[in-house]
Formats: sequence, structure tokens, C-alpha cells
Amino acid sequence: MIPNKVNSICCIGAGYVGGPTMAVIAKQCPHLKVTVVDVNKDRIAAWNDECLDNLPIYEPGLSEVVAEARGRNLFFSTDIVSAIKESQMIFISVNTPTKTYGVGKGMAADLKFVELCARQIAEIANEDKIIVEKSTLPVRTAQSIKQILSAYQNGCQFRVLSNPEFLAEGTAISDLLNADRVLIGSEDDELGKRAEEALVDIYSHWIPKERIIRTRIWSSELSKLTANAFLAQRVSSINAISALCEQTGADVDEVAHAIGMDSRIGSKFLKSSVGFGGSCFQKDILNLVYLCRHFNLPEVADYWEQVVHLNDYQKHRFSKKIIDTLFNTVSGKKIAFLGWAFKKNTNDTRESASIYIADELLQDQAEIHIYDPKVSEQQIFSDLEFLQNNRREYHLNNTSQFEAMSMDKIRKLVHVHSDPYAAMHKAHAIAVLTEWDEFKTYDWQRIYKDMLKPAFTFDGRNILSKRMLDEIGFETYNIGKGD
Ligand SMILES: NC(=O)c1ccc[n+]([C@@H]2O[C@H](COP(=O)([O-])OP(=O)(O)OC[C@H]3O[C@@H](n4cnc5c(N)ncnc54)[C@H](O)[C@@H]3O)[C@@H](O)[C@H]2O)c1
Ligand SMILES: O=c1ccn([C@@H]2O[C@H](COP(=O)(O)OP(=O)(O)O[C@H]3O[C@H](CO)[C@@H](O)[C@H](O)[C@H]3O)[C@@H](O)[C@H]2O)c(=O)[nH]1
Repeated sequence: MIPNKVNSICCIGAGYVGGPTMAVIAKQCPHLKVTVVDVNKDRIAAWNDECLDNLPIYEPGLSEVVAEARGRNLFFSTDIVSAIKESQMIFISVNTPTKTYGVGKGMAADLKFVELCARQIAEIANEDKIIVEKSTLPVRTAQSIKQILSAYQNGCQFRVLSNPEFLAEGTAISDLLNADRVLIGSEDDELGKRAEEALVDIYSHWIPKERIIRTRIWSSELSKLTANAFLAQRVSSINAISALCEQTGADVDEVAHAIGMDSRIGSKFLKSSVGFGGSCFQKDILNLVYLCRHFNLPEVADYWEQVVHLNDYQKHRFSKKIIDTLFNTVSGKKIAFLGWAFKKNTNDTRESASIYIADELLQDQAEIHIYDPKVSEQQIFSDLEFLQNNRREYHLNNTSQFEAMSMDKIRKLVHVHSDPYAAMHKAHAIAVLTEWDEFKTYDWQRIYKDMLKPAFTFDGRNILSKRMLDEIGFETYNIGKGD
């Protein structure tokens, strides 16, 4: 029988979502045994590392939560078989990247890891289980999961729930503890409702009942893609206006403030930038676009695709501005990058704007010196290598037309520093690409003295005071600030 209350759960996938989400559930529900499993042995070893600085993910507040629950009711393991057998509820939180091959290449979500999980559960399960979709999935994926589960005819009953995750990186723990809402989509039958009750019971330990939304399963799946599309659309909308501000002498921060005071618009998510990054926005919008084309809705598909095109334009605009300003070439010039992560307070670099901007500058033979407080040198080179091997056709900007560069050449041109002042020493220009707070506290007088003149700054996040930099003597460029 599908239980309406559970005491053991597991999560397949110990990544940016599986790790923090399960750690918070374990913290808030000490009676519940929570096991997080992954095929990646190194990742699991890092989650089990005695030194909490070595956890595989950097998130403010995460190490405290892990310290409290790990070994008590929170366990990290590579033993997927035992975890599936022993758990009444199984969360699937594996990666669902954009397909890089075959049908839907560059657009559709690659669901092979989700399918593998469903097959593994069906093979191993020896009693009824609740399966929870935590990964972000195209609408109607639950039907495919059900089809796989029931095809095995192992005598067990399964019910699939959709419970998309809305946490943002850098604020994952507070987002999980104080979620705006928890969304649960379920099948509309008695067992589906029992499964739904069991999941509501877990969240009810800390989320107020009125914030737990229950919907049809398809609405829940589609709400996740829609939420990300709306959020990314706001960033592309303000970035579009930033280009107009630069031409007209308006200031994008003033425009954002003025429109954000309208309670119908609201002030959040209106910060103009060098372009959105992260593993979700682009992937999820492309997935939505693919779905719309699949359901023969080309106008709807084109509408959403424009959000991604505008984002590519914004990244390209920034690199072009650097090249144009530095007298039409950056060949042999030293450009210092402050920040590589896709946003502050995370070590995640997936789809970070920095990768594409570096690529475009490297094509123009720049020498790039990078400092990021949380991203490793190994990660930076692996990001650049990944791009060389996966130039995707849907990118509007020039990078898809570029020739792949050899890693030997990249290693000659790219240097990673652990000291920001060393990264900026004798630089021709500085590009601010991530909004880390520490950048604001630097000794900008000292940096100016140490740079080649004219000393250029390109603030892709508008975090440095333009007035202060102008007074010191810098030649400044800020996103969305016209003269
Ligand atoms: N990163 C975010 O902020 C965020 C937020 C909300 C939703 N999501 C969604 O959550 C899902 C997971 O994202 P993520 O950022 O945690 O990904 P991730 O790449 O950090 O983690 C996924 C993990 O799943 C593991 N895995 C893959 N297949 C497996 C299998 N068959 N068995 C066991 N382990 C397996 C991988 O080894 C990896 O460690 C995606 O669908 C994503 O779109 C992500
Ligand atoms: O006003 C803004 C807000 C964000 N960004 C950029 O947009 C990207 C995404 O930022 P954010 O949404 O804060 O981080 P993510 O961790 O990608 O979180 C998004 O993607 C997750 C994965 O699906 C969802 O769960 C979250 O709700 C959703 O905010 C980053 O590059 C930000 O710098 C801006 O440029 N301007």
C-alpha cells in the first residue's frame, strides 16, 4: 500500500539540489531517515568529508546544516540499491541538461539520467514506493516515468509526484527554510492522494500549510519551466533597456528603481547585468521552446526563445565593448576578470557569462587573468574546454562561428590567480563579471596606480561606484549607464 506518512526517504543525485534539499529536510525532520545517493564516488566522499570546508558545494549556511544532521538522520552513500530498497519515498534529483546530440540537440532536455533512475527503481523495488520528481522536467514526464515503472510488472505499486525545486544558488538554505511556496503535483486517484499526503506531511514540519500548493501533476511540471522563463524574461527585459540607456544617457539602475516601485511590476530581479548564467535559465527556456514547437505553437516558441537571444546579445555586447574601447584590439593585452561564478556566493560556473566573454576575448588574442574567491583553476579550464567542444548552434552571438581553440593555446593565454591584486597587476583593463561583495572593498587607488594607462574598468554588474572610479582616474564603462 502506498503510505500516507513515511519514515525513510532517499534522493538519487547529490548535486546542487539533492544535497542542500535533503540536508534541510533532515534538519527539520529528525525522525526521518534521509539517504542521499550518487554514482559519483568523489562527490559522495566530499559530502562525507570530516572537514566541512571540503563539501562539494559552497552555499552559505550549508555546512552548519550538514554538521547538525549528518550521521544522525542524514547519510550520503554510493549504495543506490540499498537506498532504493529501504526507502518508502524516492526523490529523483539528477541532472537534466540540454541535449548535445541527436533529436532536439541544443534545445530539448536530456532525460537519460531520469530514465535510468526509473528503470533502476523498477528493477530493485520490492514494495510500494512513492517517486518524487525533484529534477526540472518537461511537462508530462511523469507519464513516461510511470510507463517505465509499470512495464516491469514486479508486483509493486508506484505513485509519481511532481515537486519541483525553486531554490536559487547562493541562497539555497534560506530559500529552503523559508520557501515562498512548495509545489506538489499528484495523480488524481486515491493512491495519488495518499502519496501527496505523505509529502505534505514532511514539508509541514516547517512550511506553513497555506504555502504548500497542491495541483495536477502536469500543472506542477509546467509551473517550474514557467517560473524560470518569467524570471529570465525580467533579466532580459532590463538588459534590453540597458542597451537603450547607453545610447540615450539614461541610467538603467534609475529606470529599474522607478519601474520597480510600481507594485504591479515589483522591484526584484531587475538588476541589469552582463547576462544571466547558471545551469537552469537557458536550459529550461530552451526546453520550453522545444515543447512549444513540438505542440505546434511556433509563435509561442519564438516569443520565449527571444529571451535567450537577448541574453546572448548582452554577453556579446559586453565583450565587443571591451574590444572596441581598447582601440579595436585586445591582442596581447592583459584583461583582468573579477569573478568567474555565474553569481555571487556560489562556486557554480555553469553557463556563466564569464565563459563566453573570455572566449570572445581569447579569439581576439587577449591575455586573461582571472580571480574568483570560490572557483578553482581546474574548474575554469574545464569550462573553457567544454565550450571548445560544445559550440551550440542556437547561440546568436559570434562564439558559435568561432573555430575551437586548442587547450595548449588557452593555457598560454589564461592565468588564474588566488590574489586579486596579482590578477590586476599591470592590466590594461578590468572586467567585473560576478557581483562578489569583496570587490567593492578593494583598494582602488592602489589598483589604479598598478595598472597600465589609460586604466579601463568594465563593470558588468554595476557594483563599483562609477563616481569613485572616475575621480581616481579610471576610464569607466558600466552596463546601462549612458553619458
Ligand atoms: N542547481 C539549481 O539551482 C537547481 C534549482 C532547481 C532545480 N534544479 C534542477 O534539479 C536537477 C538537478 O540539478 P543539480 O544542479 O543538482 O545537478 P547536479 O549536476 O549538481 O547534480 C546531479 C547529480 O546527479 C547524479 N546522477 C546522475 N545520474 C545518476 C544516476 N543514474 N544515479 C545516481 N546519481 C546520478 C550526478 O552524478 C550528479 O552528482 C536538474 O533537473 C535541475 O534543472 C536545479
Ligand atoms: O536581477 C537579476 C537577477 C539575476 N540575474 C542573473 O540571473 C542568473 C540566475 O540568477 P538566480 O535566479 O538568482 O540563480 P539560480 O540559482 O540560477 O536560480 C534560478 O534557477 C533555479 C533553477 O531552476 C530556480 O530554482 C530559481 O528559482 C531561479 O531563481 C545569474 O547569473 C544572476 O546573476 C541578473 O542578471 N539580474
